[in-house]
Amino acid sequence: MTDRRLVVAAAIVDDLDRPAWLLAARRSRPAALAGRWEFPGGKVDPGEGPVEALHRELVEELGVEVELGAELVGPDDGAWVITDRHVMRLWYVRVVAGEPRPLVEHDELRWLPVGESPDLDWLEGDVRIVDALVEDVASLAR
Ligand SMILES: Nc1nc2c([nH]c(=O)n2[C@H]2C[C@H](O)[C@@H](COP(=O)(O)OP(=O)(O)OP(=O)(O)O)O2)c(=O)[nH]1
Repeated sequence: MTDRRLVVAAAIVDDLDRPAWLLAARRSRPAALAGRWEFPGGKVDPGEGPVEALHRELVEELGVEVELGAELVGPDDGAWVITDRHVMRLWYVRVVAGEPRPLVEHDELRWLPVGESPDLDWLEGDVRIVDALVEDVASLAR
């Protein structure tokens, strides 16, 4: 766990209090991951804070500025192990400036109704996170 590289990512939603829509992104590279869906984000650089890295990645990848909401805390020391080399932290975010576009790393973006477990080909490590997110959103609505 400790030697895994930290990845930060965003569950981009239409509304932080009552999310109805979630933005999923389809990877275009590397070849091994191309065509699979994920939460936009990326690796935290040395010397960079996780939240700072998340803002940087969302500007680079989608051209948007965001407001952060709650973190979706995971079971692996508060984070989510996603591969044998990466552990991810994920925050709900809302776009406050710009229109999300697949600028680099993605070739398609899709808004999904977050109430239904979205039937997309997610990266393997994301599947349980998507399930947890659907459950979390359902609990917010109760
Ligand atoms: N961004 C992101 N990466 C994920 C998710 N799920 C998952 O397994 N990963 C994996 C894919 C990659 O192996 C790794 C993140 O790498 P990345 O390629 O997004 O990082 P980066 O933007 O900093 O890219 P680079 O500068 O290293 O090329 O984590 C996810 O939901 N979002």
